[in-house]
Amino acid sequence: MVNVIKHPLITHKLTQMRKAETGTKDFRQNLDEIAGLMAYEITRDLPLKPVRVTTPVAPCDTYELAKPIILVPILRAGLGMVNGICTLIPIAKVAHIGLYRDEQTLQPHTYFEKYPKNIKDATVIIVDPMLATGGSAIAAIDMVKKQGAQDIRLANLVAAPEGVQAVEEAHPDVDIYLAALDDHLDAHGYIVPGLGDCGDRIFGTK
Ligand SMILES: O=P(O)(O)OC[C@H]1O[C@H](OP(=O)(O)OP(=O)(O)O)[C@H](O)[C@@H]1O
Ligand SMILES: O=c1cc[nH]c(=O)[nH]1
Ligand SMILES: [Mg+2]
Repeated sequence: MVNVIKHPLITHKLTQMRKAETGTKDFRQNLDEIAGLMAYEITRDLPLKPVRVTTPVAPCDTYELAKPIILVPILRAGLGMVNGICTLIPIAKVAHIGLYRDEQTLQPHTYFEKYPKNIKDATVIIVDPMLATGGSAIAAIDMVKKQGAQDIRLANLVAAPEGVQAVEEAHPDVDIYLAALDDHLDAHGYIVPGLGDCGDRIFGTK
């Protein structure tokens, strides 16, 4: 399932990010805010379990989250979505997957991975602002599945149709959440119109 999250605040903030003249500070802040807004939708159907608590007045039969939540940012750019989501889900644990895309071959290369213990029982949310060819997302999903993850969601800010199709073919069990589905990839594997190199714009490295 692909879910393009439509919300005027998300659209407005993404427009600021797309502008070539937007600097590091505003780019980062808008990404942080959009990630928080997306988290609301990504978690809409999380399972709950019944619990009995005692309020200052009386016992109360209510619900709390049934499963742990593990956020998995794909380094580097995925780090830009962590704070916004953790503000909404402070109990989330955070795994890290280090991947970079070779600029010539567009193939992903792994350089780091670190996971919390309970990944098998958790809802795993992989985050990366850009879904271009889909190579990085497919590799990250392969990696968390190898760790035993079963309930996996993928959250991207901007995607190309080519990347969405590749992820859907490789991992049909993974739901994809987007803020925007753009037009196509250019010859260098950049999303058009996209927003440029997200990692470099977040961290000011170009
Ligand atoms: O769908 P794909 O074709 O794999 O491309 C998308 C990947 O490329 C970018 O990362 P990059 O390799 O530039 O690393 P960075 O985040 O460290 O800048 C982006 O953040 C994704 O991880
Ligand atoms: O458009 C793109 C494609 C891959 N990575 C980016 O940061 N931007
Ligand atoms: Mg980059």
